[in-house]
Amino acid sequence: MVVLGPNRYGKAETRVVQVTRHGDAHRVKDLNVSTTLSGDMTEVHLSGDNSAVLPTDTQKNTVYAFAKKHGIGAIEDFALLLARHFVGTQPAVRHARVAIEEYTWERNGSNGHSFVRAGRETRTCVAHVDGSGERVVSGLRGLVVMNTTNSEFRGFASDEYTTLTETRDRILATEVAASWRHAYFPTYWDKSHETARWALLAAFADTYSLSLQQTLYAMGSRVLAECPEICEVRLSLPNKHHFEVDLSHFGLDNDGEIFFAADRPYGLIEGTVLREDAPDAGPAWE
Ligand SMILES: O=c1[nH]c(=O)c2[nH]c(=O)[nH]c2[nH]1
Repeated sequence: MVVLGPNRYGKAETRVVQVTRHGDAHRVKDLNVSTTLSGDMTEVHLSGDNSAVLPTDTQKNTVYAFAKKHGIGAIEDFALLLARHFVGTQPAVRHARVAIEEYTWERNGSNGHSFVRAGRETRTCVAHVDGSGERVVSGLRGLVVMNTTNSEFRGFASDEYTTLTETRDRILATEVAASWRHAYFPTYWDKSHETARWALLAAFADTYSLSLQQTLYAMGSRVLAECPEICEVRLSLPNKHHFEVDLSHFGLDNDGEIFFAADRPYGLIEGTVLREDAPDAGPAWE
């Protein structure tokens, strides 16, 4: 005897670009939207009855139609709009999850229509709408930062395999992936995102680091201090190691000037910082 377990379906990675034109002053929104629906979908799996299935093709079309009808503002607003629509209009759909990535374009030159992609930083959000309410996790990834001093790593545990030497001055570099959960929705998602991003950067710059773990906690704590609407922050920080190169073979000193930037392996430091009274997360992180 077998039974159908949890299931969901949707259209992954619908790429939508909106160009808004005010004369020659154009504005670009560039998104990657993934919609995922679940609910009363037993029959499609067991008997092939598709009557409850809103095609993934329709979900894709809805993304484009809503971009035109409602415009694309903050990605959280767009994600909630789509999720509410699917749950509100399809009787069989009990739960909608909409995940969006946003790629940022900056102006290139003095005209209003030339753009350059702004590095590899990506803004992210995931919105859930179901019978128990609405939940939003916002975030970013690809935010690459480096401190060229004010970082130590010493006093660590050791065993017969330990070769790492203690350091009182090293480069600390990472590529921040952060996501944060909201206790309540802010009035302006863009402002909230800007403040959280600023808090991450400020804490990274200001913390005299004894380990990347300690820096992670400082970064998460700063977001919670600056953003009352946020109740939980999750961080994934690869430790982008920089090794001082031994130049003594060439009769040269190396006093913290020439480094080898290794790309792998890398330490991967991950952690969550949350308020003690954070409300129940529900499906927010799924
Ligand atoms: O900040 C660090 N945390 C670690 O856990 C670790 N482990 C390591 O080898 N280097 C570092 N650096």
